[in-house]
Amino acid sequence: MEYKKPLGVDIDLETGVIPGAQKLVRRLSSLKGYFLDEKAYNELLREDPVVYEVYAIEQEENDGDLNFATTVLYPGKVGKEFFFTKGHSHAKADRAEIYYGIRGKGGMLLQTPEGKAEWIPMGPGTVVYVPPYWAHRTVNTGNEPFIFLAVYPADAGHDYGSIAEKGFSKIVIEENGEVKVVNNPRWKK
Ligand SMILES: O=C(CO)[C@@H](O)[C@H](O)[C@H](O)COP(=O)(O)O
Ligand SMILES: [Fe+2]
Repeated sequence: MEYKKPLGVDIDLETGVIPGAQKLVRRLSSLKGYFLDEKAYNELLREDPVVYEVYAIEQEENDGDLNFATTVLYPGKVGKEFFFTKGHSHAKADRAEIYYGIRGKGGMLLQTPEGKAEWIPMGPGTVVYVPPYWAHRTVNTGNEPFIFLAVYPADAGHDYGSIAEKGFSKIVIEENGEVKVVNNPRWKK
């Protein structure tokens, strides 16, 4: 039997960087069609800000193995809507996941395939259990980077299709200086 070598890495808790990880950058232009306010989206597109970065250490897609990644989700809004990650379910939909809050303020929107949504607020130290089958998206509701760690099965994969097309049944907005989780007016089942 050939054994893999164990690994220990120190996450930079200020920046979210994992040394040696693969870096992925998502700018606003890669989130076309995701935000409600198209006018605000197009205006901000001139700057095309980085919305989030992911630092991932991933294994081959083997049953039983684990991947982990930090996400650095920057503060910002498109119209009233706070910056968020694309959101996905897992390609193997029954694969669960654990998130752990490191820095900043935000939360997770989760949704069943039938469109029942839940909001879980997150800060440093919050653990979120993402059960099998729930699509998930994180949202930065603060004014500094929202950074968290995710641990997920190596064979989970990502399925962006349904969320890209339909979004979540709830959206997270700022109204009168308050964070509100409200029904998505564009949501159809
Ligand atoms: O849930 C996972 C992995 O299963 C996270 O590592 C996200 O992949 C990351 O937060 C970016 O979000 P997405 O663009 O993938 O939705
Ligand atoms: Fe995931």
